[in-house]
Amino acid sequence: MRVLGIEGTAWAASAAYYDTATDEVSIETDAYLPESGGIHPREAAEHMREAIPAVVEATLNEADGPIDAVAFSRGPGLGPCLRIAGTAARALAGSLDVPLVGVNHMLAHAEIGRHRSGFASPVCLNASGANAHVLGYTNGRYRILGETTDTGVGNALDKFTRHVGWSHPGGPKIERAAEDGEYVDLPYVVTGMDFSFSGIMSAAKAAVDEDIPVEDVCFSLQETVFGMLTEVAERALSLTRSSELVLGGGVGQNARLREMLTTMCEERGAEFFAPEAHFLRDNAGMIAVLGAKMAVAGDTIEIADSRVDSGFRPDDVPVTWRENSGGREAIEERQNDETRQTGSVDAYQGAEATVEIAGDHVVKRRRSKAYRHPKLDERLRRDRIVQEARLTSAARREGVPTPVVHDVDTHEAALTLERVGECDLREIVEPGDGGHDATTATTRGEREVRTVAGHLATLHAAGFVHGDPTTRNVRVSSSSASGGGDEGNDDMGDELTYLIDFGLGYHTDSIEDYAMDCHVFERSLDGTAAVPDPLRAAFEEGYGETGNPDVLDRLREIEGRGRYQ
Ligand SMILES: C[C@@H](O)[C@H](NC(=O)OP(=O)(O)OC[C@H]1O[C@@H](n2cnc3c(N)ncnc32)[C@H](O)[C@@H]1O)C(=O)O
Ligand SMILES: Nc1ncnc2c1ncn2[C@@H]1O[C@H](COP(=O)(O)OP(=O)(O)OP(=O)(O)O)[C@@H](O)[C@H]1O
Ligand SMILES: [Fe+2]
Repeated sequence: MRVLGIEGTAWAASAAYYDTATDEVSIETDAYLPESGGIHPREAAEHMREAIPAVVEATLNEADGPIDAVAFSRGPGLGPCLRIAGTAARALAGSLDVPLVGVNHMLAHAEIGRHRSGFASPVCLNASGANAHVLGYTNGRYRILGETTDTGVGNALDKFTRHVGWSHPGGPKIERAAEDGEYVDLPYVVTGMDFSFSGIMSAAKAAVDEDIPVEDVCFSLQETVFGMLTEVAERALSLTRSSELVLGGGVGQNARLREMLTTMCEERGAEFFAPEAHFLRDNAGMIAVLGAKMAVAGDTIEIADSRVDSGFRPDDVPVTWRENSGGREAIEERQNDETRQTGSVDAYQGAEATVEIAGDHVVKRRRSKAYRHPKLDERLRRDRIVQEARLTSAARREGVPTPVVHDVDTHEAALTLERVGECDLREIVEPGDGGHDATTATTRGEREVRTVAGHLATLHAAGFVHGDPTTRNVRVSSSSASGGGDEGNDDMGDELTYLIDFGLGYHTDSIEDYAMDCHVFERSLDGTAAVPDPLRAAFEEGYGETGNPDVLDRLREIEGRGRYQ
């Protein structure tokens, strides 16, 4: 299969030729560089109009055989650019009389890493200009495990450099300036698996305005922003129990980001792969490679259905080119033993902490992370241990079952807690490898999830959020887990469903924050449950019973929100 790929979402007017027989990719790119400021959509579209014909022609000249399909980026991206590249792709497919393939640009960023690494089912961190998210694959779809709640990571960096008067793109300039910088504190914002950049960027701009040396701010921006991305990538590895990570997107060209991800993966015994720079930044090679996989699977589109979609989300794509569960099953197989032991082993390694179980106590130590700057590391570990102790107790006072806090050691970043529950909720809801089928898992899960919803509603009514409510951070007693659904026994069920791990919680009176808390939990269901839909429904039903209806309305709004411009 020989595929011609066309990329034109924003700055890169690019064409590529890919032959599955040789696995060779040749790419021709003509970059748009704004004369001043950031990317102007109209100028970028004008660039596409001028540059696409030439890069396509150069690529066709390179091709040493007939083309079997034309693939193009359908979105996300800038509408005016997408339309021009889309028109070119349709015209070419028509004139060559070959099928057309519409590729999701963000899945192309993710799949090129999987393709080049040979990993079966990696977690993917996409760090690009207009986007920042972590993807995992389950049940025929890529799921967004965590993402930015405001701008893309590259755009955030570019806005900062514009403020200090540097030309576009800003990322490489920050990287250079950071070489001479020293650490200063900036806001660090990770909630659950999501993160945001606007607060950091305002603080960074204010810092240079207050005459803090710009290289110190650049250094600290990298430490903070990439530290957040690395933390979320690690959480995703832990949540999905994957031991493979790939990187995608233009910001992936940054050596410090790759260094952090390498260190994080080394520490947890995972494998990390970053494609070559020409496959990280926008390029048509990744479009041609994914386009070929889709074409082989028969996933082509009619010209009439090939409209571009500037808000095209990666989780909107039914994945046709991967075996439905191959990769994930392989991973589960490998890690089955570890899973089965979770309730009984005496030491447990979470994403952040080591949990040692000693009789009816557990000692939780937030480990130092070698990928993080030592000052940032110390600050995060201390703040989180204090916050975890406070909110674990506060939740208990509100009647939500949590472990009793026996001791707090801020120097060691250690907590001694009561040991609670017999397994994590994820073991109840995940695909049936523990002797239960998907239906049983769903029924048991629904009851637990409804209880969790009630607990979150209670926390929110008391004015705080959990911050990281995942199926890993709910402990369930086996008597509750295996009960026959005795509706008359609700109180007992409540007592046996505990929330743990409050380190990312905080006080807030914002409906948005409460809804995000719910969103984080629902997404963790999507990422871990065998059959997520009935569990989501049970969650919303449960929250509706005692919670504020405005939070559920906001939750639906969040779910419908496309975050790409
Ligand atoms: C939708 C699509 O148009 C968009 N593509 C995109 O943003 O281009 P990409 O090539 O993936 O990333 C460009 C970004 O990557 C940043 N960048 C490039 N080199 C960098 C470096 N060494 N360090 C940090 N950032 C860097 C640039 O500053 C710019 O913000 C996307 O994937 O979000
Ligand atoms: N009080 C407790 N009683 C029983 N088990 C516990 C307790 N606290 C933690 N655990 C077990 O240890 C695991 C990790 O704990 P915790 O979530 O607090 O750490 P973490 O490093 O933040 O993990 P993650 O990031 O994966 O959520 C839990 O999923 C649970 O299985
Ligand atoms: Fe991109």
